[in-house]
Amino acid sequence: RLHTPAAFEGMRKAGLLAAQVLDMLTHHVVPDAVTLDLDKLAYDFVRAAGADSATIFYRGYSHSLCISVNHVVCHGIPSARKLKDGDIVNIDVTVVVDGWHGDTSRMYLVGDVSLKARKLVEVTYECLERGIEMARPGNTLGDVGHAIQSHAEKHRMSVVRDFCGHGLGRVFHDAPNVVHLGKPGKGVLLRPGMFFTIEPMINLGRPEVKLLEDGWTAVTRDRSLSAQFEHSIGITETGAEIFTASPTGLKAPPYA
Ligand SMILES: CCc1ccsc1-c1ccc(O)c(O)c1
Ligand SMILES: [Mn+2]
Ligand SMILES: [Mn+2]
Ligand SMILES: [Mn+2]
Repeated sequence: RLHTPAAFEGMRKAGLLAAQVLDMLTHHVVPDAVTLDLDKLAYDFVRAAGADSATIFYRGYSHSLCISVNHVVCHGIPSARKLKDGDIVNIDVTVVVDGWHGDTSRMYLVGDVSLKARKLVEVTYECLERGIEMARPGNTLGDVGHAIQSHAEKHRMSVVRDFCGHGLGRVFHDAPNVVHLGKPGKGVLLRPGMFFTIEPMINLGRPEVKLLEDGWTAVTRDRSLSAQFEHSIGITETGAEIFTASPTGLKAPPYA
């Protein structure tokens, strides 16, 4: 589907609120923070804005956030678990504003994080940046995937294959599937009006993932650290608009 200028306006509002949730959480992601408390902070913030969380009641999920710590790749469930010094944490939020979806995630560093973990977080953000740079009319999703994969593998890190980015708009998930690997010139041709997320998951070790008993939590099979960043973007005549950019300029940690 190719969206209209009015659709861009709707996605800007949804993307802004999603980014504001992650901004708001920044100073709460500290040692001894309880992930269920972070989820409540997000829920209350979204409700106060008169908006909804796309993830509540989505396929039986019942939280506003996914909170994925260390070797958790994605879909970590908020719990009574406390964050601890040295943790790296992905917080993923999807809000619905007047029917439009804003889906974004960022990494947060808890206390003092190891150099290797900080390098993973930095490379993962750069993978998202390079993927977005390739997202322009006339390029393909293979160009986007290739940019992500080559950057990660240049740093001897690996790209998770089991989860992808996705089209979105008035629905949470739509075509196209955005695989974070690819070959230049291959795959779906990008055209103005396309809306999708790019959400690369990068591992320090092997790419393989396994699901925990809870049926949601995905972890690295080799228990290596994993990081993820996600933006919702719209393809414009000249490139891409990032709907979920932080209004206060926060990009990758350490956040000032
Ligand atoms: C918890 C939300 C959820 C449930 C099944 S897949 C999924 C999910 C989580 C984060 C996302 O960015 C996404 O696109 C989907
Ligand atoms: Mn997300
Ligand atoms: Mn997503
Ligand atoms: Mn992780």
